[in-house]
Amino acid sequence: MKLLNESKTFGGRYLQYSHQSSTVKGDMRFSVFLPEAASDKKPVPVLYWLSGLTCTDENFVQKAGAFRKAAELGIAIVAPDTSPRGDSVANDDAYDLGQGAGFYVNATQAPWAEHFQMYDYIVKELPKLIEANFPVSDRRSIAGHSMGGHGALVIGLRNAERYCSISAFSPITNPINCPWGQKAFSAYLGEDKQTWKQYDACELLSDKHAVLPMLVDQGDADNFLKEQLKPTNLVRAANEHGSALELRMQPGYDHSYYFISTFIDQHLAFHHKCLMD
Ligand SMILES: N[C@@H](CCC(=O)N[C@@H](CS)C(=O)NCC(=O)O)C(=O)O
Repeated sequence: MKLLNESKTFGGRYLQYSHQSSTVKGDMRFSVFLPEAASDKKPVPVLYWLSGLTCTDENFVQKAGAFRKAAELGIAIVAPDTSPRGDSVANDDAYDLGQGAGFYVNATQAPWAEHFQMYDYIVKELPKLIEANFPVSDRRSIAGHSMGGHGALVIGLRNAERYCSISAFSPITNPINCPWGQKAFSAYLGEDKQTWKQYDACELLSDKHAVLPMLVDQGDADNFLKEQLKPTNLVRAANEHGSALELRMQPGYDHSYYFISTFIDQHLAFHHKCLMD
């Protein structure tokens, strides 16, 4: 691991690293917040944050204003990049495909399959690296925004034994039924739609009876709400099986980090409760 940046903040530390990932076969960046309380004798629980389209590991750490509350609660935060990057990594001119738009899936189609293995990177490689190198415990929760909200829901639902709770802001809840998801899944997974379902939160929820506590915040002034995000589909799927989903429609809020920063403390408190149970 190579340390790229380090700053003291709220008594703890902000750190940014790059490392050679065997899963995506290339360099990956991630940001970490470690509260002052974290030590080898007293490892702290971790919240993984997955960002949305066009983001790097830096959008959340610079814009969400999460560190004051995380410091107070004694929670570490890990924010990975949203895809592999570099000249030798496949890309597309559009903002919603390729670099910055990994969709947290394991691609099976050329030219994406070689590097775009973000599902395995987030579920397997990154937590192992974090737990081996930082004073954190194996109590994990997962959260994200938009494409990253989709990632958090899918990864949490498919790996309930590995996480304590899931939360999302403005998640793409039903990617197999929206333009962003259909475009990305066609490219990364191919045209057999059966293979898409393992990466669709609504499909996964319909399939499961007992899942983790889930908190979702959605602004009703979000431009992407009706065409791309479809939170009512998630509520319907959760209700079918009595899953523990709380969806909060937030009047007047849009899709931006102004919305996220307004409610991030509440998400941290929600995760803290589950992480400490
Ligand atoms: N603004 C973009 C859409 C991408 C977008 O809104 N990205 C969200 C995640 S889906 C984001 O967090 N952007 C970065 C930021 O606000 O810092 C466009 O329509 O071209």
